[in-house]
Amino acid sequence: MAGGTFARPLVLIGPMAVGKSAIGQQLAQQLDIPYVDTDAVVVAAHGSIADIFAGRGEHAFREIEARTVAKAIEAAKQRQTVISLGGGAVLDSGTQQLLEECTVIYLECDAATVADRIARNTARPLLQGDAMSRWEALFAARQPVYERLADIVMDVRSGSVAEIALRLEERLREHAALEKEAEK
Ligand SMILES: Nc1ncnc2c1ncn2[C@@H]1O[C@H](COP(=O)(O)OP(=O)(O)OP(=O)(O)O)[C@@H](O)[C@H]1O
Ligand SMILES: O=C(O)C1=C[C@@H](O)[C@@H](O)[C@H](O)C1
Ligand SMILES: [Mg+2]
Repeated sequence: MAGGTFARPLVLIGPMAVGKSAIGQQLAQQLDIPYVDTDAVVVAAHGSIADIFAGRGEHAFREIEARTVAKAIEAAKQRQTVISLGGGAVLDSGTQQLLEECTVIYLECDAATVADRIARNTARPLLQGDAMSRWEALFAARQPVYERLADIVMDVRSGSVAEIALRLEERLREHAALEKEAEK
């Protein structure tokens, strides 16, 4: 049923640590459709993100990331899939174009939502040093892009992963119903 209701690839975007991977995985499980985390695909093929940044630089990482995202979206057009992107993947103009064919879900939060999570995970190469002020600077720069690309904006400032995923499924059903109505 899920595949028929939400035919396009379901793509989660948003800043680092907002919950794209955790919520995406949960949503896919609920809908009983495949799940792909593009960061995990990059790591499986090329090693850790920290090592890619250190050894080959951010530019090389972005190229690998864009190719990975393109493949994931292409495959998801054949079989509906939930795809969680890395926080900066949306900066690529080719990726932005491909997202036009997807249902894009922007997970929206504030600094307080992610502060503890950022403090716990120190592996993110773009958050070395004062992690929270770096996160805030990246978020300020990217927020307009997230908002522009979003079909659905999901406030994730409260609730567990499981609660948010259920709310998101509900929003997807409403979104699909509105789209169907607009097609008539
Ligand atoms: N609503 C939530 N409540 C509690 N913990 C959460 C929630 N959402 C995510 N988390 C936890 O926060 C951490 C970061 O989440 P996750 O890895 O899903 O973020 P992300 O958006 O995929 O980040 P990145 O851009 O770095 O891939 C994980 O440990 C996850 O379990
Ligand atoms: O926000 C970003 O630019 C990043 C987020 C992570 O998901 C990884 O893709 C990587 O650490 C870069
Ligand atoms: Mg993730």
